[in-house]
Amino acid sequence: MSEDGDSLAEEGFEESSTEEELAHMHARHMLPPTEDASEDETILMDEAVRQSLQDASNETGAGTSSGARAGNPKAALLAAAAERRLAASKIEDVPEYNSDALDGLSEEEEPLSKVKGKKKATKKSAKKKTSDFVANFMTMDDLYAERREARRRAKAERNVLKVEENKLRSKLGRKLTHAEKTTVALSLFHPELKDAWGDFEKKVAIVQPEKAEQPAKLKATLLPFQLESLFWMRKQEKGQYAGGMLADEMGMGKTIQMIALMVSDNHKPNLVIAPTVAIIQWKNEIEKHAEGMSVLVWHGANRESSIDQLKKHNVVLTTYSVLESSFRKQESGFKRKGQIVKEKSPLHAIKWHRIVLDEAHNIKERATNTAKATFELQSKYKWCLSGTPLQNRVGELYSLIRFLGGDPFAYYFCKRCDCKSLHWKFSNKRHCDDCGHTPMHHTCFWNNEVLSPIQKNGMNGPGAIAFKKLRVLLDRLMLRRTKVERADDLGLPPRTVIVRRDYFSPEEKELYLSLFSDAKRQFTTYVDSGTVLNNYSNIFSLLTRMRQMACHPDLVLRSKNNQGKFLSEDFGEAPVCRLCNDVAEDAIHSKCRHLFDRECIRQYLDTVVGITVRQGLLHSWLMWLIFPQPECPVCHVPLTIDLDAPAYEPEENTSVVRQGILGRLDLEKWRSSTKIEALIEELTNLRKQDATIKSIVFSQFVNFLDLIAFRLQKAGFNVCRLEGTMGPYARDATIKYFMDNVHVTVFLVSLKAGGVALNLTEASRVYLMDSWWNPAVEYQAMDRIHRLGQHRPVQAIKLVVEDSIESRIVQLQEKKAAMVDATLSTDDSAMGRLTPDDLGFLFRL
Ligand SMILES: Nc1ncnc2c1ncn2[C@@H]1O[C@H](COP(=O)(O)OP(=O)(O)OP(=O)(O)O)[C@@H](O)[C@H]1O
Repeated sequence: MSEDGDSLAEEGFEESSTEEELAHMHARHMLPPTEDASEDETILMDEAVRQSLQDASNETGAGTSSGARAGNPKAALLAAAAERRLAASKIEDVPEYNSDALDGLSEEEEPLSKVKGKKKATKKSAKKKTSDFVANFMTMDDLYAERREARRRAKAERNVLKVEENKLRSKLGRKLTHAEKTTVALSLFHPELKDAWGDFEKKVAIVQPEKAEQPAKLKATLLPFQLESLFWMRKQEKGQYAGGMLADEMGMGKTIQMIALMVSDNHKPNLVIAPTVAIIQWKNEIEKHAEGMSVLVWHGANRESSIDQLKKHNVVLTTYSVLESSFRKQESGFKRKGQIVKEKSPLHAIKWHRIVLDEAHNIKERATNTAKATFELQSKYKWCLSGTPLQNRVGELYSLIRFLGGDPFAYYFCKRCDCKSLHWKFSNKRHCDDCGHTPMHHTCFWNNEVLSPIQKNGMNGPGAIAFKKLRVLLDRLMLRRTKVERADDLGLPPRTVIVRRDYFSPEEKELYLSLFSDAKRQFTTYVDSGTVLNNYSNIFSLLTRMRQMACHPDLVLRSKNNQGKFLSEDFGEAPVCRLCNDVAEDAIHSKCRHLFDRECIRQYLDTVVGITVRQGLLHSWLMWLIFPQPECPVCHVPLTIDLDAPAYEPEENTSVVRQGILGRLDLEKWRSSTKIEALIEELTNLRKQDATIKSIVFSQFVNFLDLIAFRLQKAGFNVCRLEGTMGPYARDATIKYFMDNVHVTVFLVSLKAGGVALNLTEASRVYLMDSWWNPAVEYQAMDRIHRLGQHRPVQAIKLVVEDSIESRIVQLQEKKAAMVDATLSTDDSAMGRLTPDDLGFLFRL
C-alpha cells in the first residue's frame, strides 16, 4: 500500500469508492470527513447559523431580525440557535428575545399615537407570536439536547471502536489499514458480519458436479462435462443463491447447457438477455435442440406489449439495449408530443421463472442503467453466463453478485449503526435516507472485503486474504471449466497462432516515415514541455493514424475528418467514430454528443488511465482528484460517457446507405497495400491447398474492410460482411449465407461488431489484420472458430508490417503478457493500459 494511501486512509477517506461515493466526494468539494459525524454536522450547522445571523443583521441593519424570523421559521430557528450559542460564549451584545422583537419593530421606533391605536390589535397577535416563539425555542432546546445526545453517543461509539481497533492492532502487531478499521466497525454494528465468510462457508456447501441424466426432451447429446454442469445447475437452483454463474471458457456450449436446464424442468416463462449478435443464435439453438419449447424474440419497434402474451412462451429472448430502453421508459419516461410519458416495462412486470444473462459482463459497471435494469428484474432463479467473468477487474464481479442477490456481499453497510441497503440511498447527497449518517460512514461490503485489498496489495498480505474470500464465494457460486481441462470431452482440434511479418513498399515507407516523424516530433514536444498528461487525446489519435497507415495509406489520406458533426454530412452516410474517423460500429455517444465506437473509446480511456496512473500507486478515485478528468477527444470538455450504454441506433426510418471510403477513391487508379497483398497471398495459397477451407478476416477499421473486400473480389474471392449497423435478423441471414454457401470462402468481420458471441465454426482460419496491445480482443476473435463443432485444425494468422508501429505493438504485447504472468496479476486491464514508458517505446524514444 502506498504511503499516500495509508495517510489518506487514516484521515478517513474511503479507499475504494463506488461511483456514487465518488460523486458524493465531488459534491462535498473533496472535503475529508471528520471521524465524528456529529462534529461534522455541527460545523455545518455553525456555518448555517452564522450565515443566517448575517442575513438577519443585513435585513434589520443590526442585531437579530424578528421579521426574518416571522417570515422564515427556519431562519428564526437558526438565529435563535446562534444567539443561544453566542450567549453561551458570553458574547455581550446579543439582544434578549422579547415579544416586540417578534413584531419586527420596537415601540421606540413608532410614533406614540400609532402605537396606542395599534396596541389592542397587536396585543393578541403578539401573544400568539410569543407562544409560537416559545414553542420554537423549546424546539431548539430539544434539538440541542438531541445534538448533545448524538455527540455523546458518537463519542461513546468511537471509544468502543478504538478499544476494538486496539485489540486487533495488538493482535496483528501493526497499524491497521483503513479496510481493517472498517471491518472492525462493521462487525460492531452488524454482528452478522463478524464472521461473514466463515458463516457463508459453513452454511453454503460446494456443489460437487456429478453426471446428470440426459434430458429426454433435448435432441443434442450432452458431453460429459455438460451433464456435470446440468447436475450442478439443478443443485444450485435449490440452494441459497437459486442460481449462479456458468463461466466455461468460450465455445464450450454454455447455450446448450442452459437450454438443457430449461428443458429439464419445462417451466415458463424464462427470460434470456443477450447481446444483439447472439439473439438469433439462441433462437436457432432452442429450436434445433429443444423439443416443444416456444421462443419469442422480443426486439424491434413492433414488439409484443401484452404481458399475458409474453408469459405464454417458454423463452423470451431480448437484448441488453432493449431491456435498458424498456426500463428507462418506465423510470424516466420519454418525450411524446412535448410531454414526458412513462411506460411500464413488460419485462419488469413479470415474475419470471428463470432469468439468464448471456455474456453477463455486459452489466459489469454497477452504476449503468443496463445493470440497474437487470437488478430490478424479478425471478425465481437467476443465471449469469460468461466466458470472461473477470474480463477486467475483480470489481466488475460485483454487478454479477448483486444481480444474483448476494447478501451480504453486495450490500452497503453503515459503520455507525445497523443500517444496510442494496442501494446507495442519499437523496440529499449528504445523509443516508434511512439512518441519517453521512456517505463516508457507509461502505460497500464487497469493496471493503475484496476489491480494495486486492487492488492495493495484489497477491500479498491483505490481498491474499481477500483472494481466499473471493475463492470461498466463487467456489459456491461459479462453475468454470477450460478447454484444456476438458480437452478429452471436447475433442477440439489444435489451434496455432502465427505472426506473419512483411515490409512496406518504398512508397508506403516514405509516406509512413513522414507521418511517423511528424507524430514523433509532436510527442517529443509534449514530453519536453511536460504536457503528455494534457494531450492524451492527441497522442491517441497519433497512434491510431500510424496503425491505419500500416494497413493502407488511404485510411489516413482519404479519411473523413468530419469535425463538429454528429452524423456525416453526406446524405445517407452512416455515422462515423470520431476517434478512428471510420464508420461507427457498436457506437455510443458522450454527454457532449460525440459519437465513438465503444471499443475505440474504451481503448482511449484505457490509454488515458495508463498515462495518468503509475500503476498501483494511486487509488482509482484519487486519480480523478490529482489528475484532470479525461477529456472528450473532440471538444475537450471533461468526458462523460457510459461505456455500457446500448449501442447508438440511427432513427429507424433513416435509411443508412453506406458508401464508405470506396466512394472517395478513384478505383481505376487505386493501389493496394503491403498488408492487403499479404492477405491475398495467404488466401490464394490456401485456395490452392484446399478450396473448401473458409476464413474470417477481422479488422478494427471498417474502411479497411471495405478496401479488403474490394481487392478480394477483384482477385476472385466470394466474400460476405458482418457490419455493426445490421439488426439481429440481418446478422443471422449473413452468418447463414456464409456457413451454408461453399463458394463463399471469406467472411469480413469488424472486430468491434463481431468479436464476441459469434459461432463461425465453418471457418478454420482467422486473419487478424491489425493489432492492439491488449491481446484479449484477439483471443475473443480466435475463439469464434475454435469452439465445439470445429473439426479442422485452427490457424490464427496475425499480419504485421515489420517497419511500422505494429512490430512495436507486438513486442509490447509480449512484454505485458510476461509481466502479467510474472505477477499473476488479476488486473487484466493493465494489459490495455499504456504507461508513459510504453508510449516512449512506441514512439521509439
Ligand atoms: N453437446 C453438444 N452437441 C452438439 N453441439 C454442441 C454441443 N454443445 C455445444 N454445441 C455447439 O457448440 C457451439 C458452441 O456453443 P456455444 O455458442 O453455446 O458456446 P459458448 O460457450 O456460449 O461460447 P461463447 O462464450 O463464445 O458465447 C454451438 O454451435 C453449439 O450448438
